[in-house]
Amino acid sequence: MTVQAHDQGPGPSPADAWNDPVPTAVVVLADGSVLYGQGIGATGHAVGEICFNTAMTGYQEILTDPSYAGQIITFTFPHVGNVGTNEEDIETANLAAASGVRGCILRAPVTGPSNWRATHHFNEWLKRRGIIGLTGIDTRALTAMIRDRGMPNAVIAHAPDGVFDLPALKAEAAAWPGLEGMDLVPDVTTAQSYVWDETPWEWGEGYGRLANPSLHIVAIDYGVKRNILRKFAGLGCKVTVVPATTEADRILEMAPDGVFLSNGPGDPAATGEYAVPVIRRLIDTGLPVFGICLGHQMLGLALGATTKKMHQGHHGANHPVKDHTTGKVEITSMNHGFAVDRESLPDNVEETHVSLFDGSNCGLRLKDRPVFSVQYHPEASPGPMDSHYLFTRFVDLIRERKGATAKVGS
Ligand SMILES: NC(=O)CC[C@H](N)C(=O)O
Repeated sequence: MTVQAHDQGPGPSPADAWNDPVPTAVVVLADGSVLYGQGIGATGHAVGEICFNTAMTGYQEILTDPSYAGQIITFTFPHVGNVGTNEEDIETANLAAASGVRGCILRAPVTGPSNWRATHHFNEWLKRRGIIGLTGIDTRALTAMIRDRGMPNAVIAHAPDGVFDLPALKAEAAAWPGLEGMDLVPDVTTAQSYVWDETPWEWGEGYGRLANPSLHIVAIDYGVKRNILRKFAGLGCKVTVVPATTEADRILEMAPDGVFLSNGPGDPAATGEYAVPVIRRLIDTGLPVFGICLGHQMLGLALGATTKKMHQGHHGANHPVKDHTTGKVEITSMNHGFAVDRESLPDNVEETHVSLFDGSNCGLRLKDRPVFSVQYHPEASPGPMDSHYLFTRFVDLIRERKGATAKVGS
């Protein structure tokens, strides 16, 4: 489909959507309250936890981040969808998986795509990915409510004829058990191992291919994002992506130089049941290990810490994090609703990063091993201080260890 700048595309025109008296979509909270809006994207209904995301750009990346499985996102930025969508900015690595996010809640009606990279209207794209959305919601009020009371469970429903069975939707929202205790990794992890060799996007070039890898990393896929894998490939690493339940022996047979624990959805404690024993085994071998987000939380669990559910979580692209090792503050991208409890870190684990927003743990390091992790998305962090050094730090640890092993062997 070709689209023109300012083409309204399918769906209500902005003027109609603001004034249309007939709601075609609703959000029904677990407490029974109902928000009415105009439906976009897929029709039907879906249940999940509502969180707010404060990023001003990157809605396509956010809506394809598998870590949002089980969640409905309300964007605090009012204009979402206006630069359309393209085939390049998808973060989901496992395209066979169902879309992670359950729905999106927006302030303003979506205008036609105005961007040279756009290939599809946002409305069409949401439909194709099975994501239900609604516009015309007072997202400031909803966000203020979440800040006061925490992230609510809810049902989002879209029916073009405007007919809703509200009692049934209320009952479904109230009956949903919530994310605590929920392992959603099986929904998004890859079914089979594969090799990743695509490198980061560059002006005029697009994505590249890694020609001569010098290192081999195994990435355990709990819901991995493409740009994380591209970062490794860009640093000369061949990446073998393996399913979340892969045994440690199987990983060691692949002779990796290091192991990466990916981001992913759900409650880390639930996923940790099968992931933690594998991670412990890998650490015992002395291999360098690096974790991001869910990977960070599960590394924390493997090292003896505990995780807990947060009140409103961190979802956005402007979260200040202090790195104790450099003394610098980074502006980071984040998406998490659980956190490693900093009070629970054992003595042999050092806290390396802390959130300057609420003092929660954002990074750790095992003191006597090449093992570390962060709670944010270094590959997506904007701001004056570049977080990409964490990838380099991991690769440097691998090279150091390889050098040491080579010396011992020579
Ligand atoms: N981005 C992530 O990997 C999220 C981790 C975890 N599902 C959480 O919500 O805290």
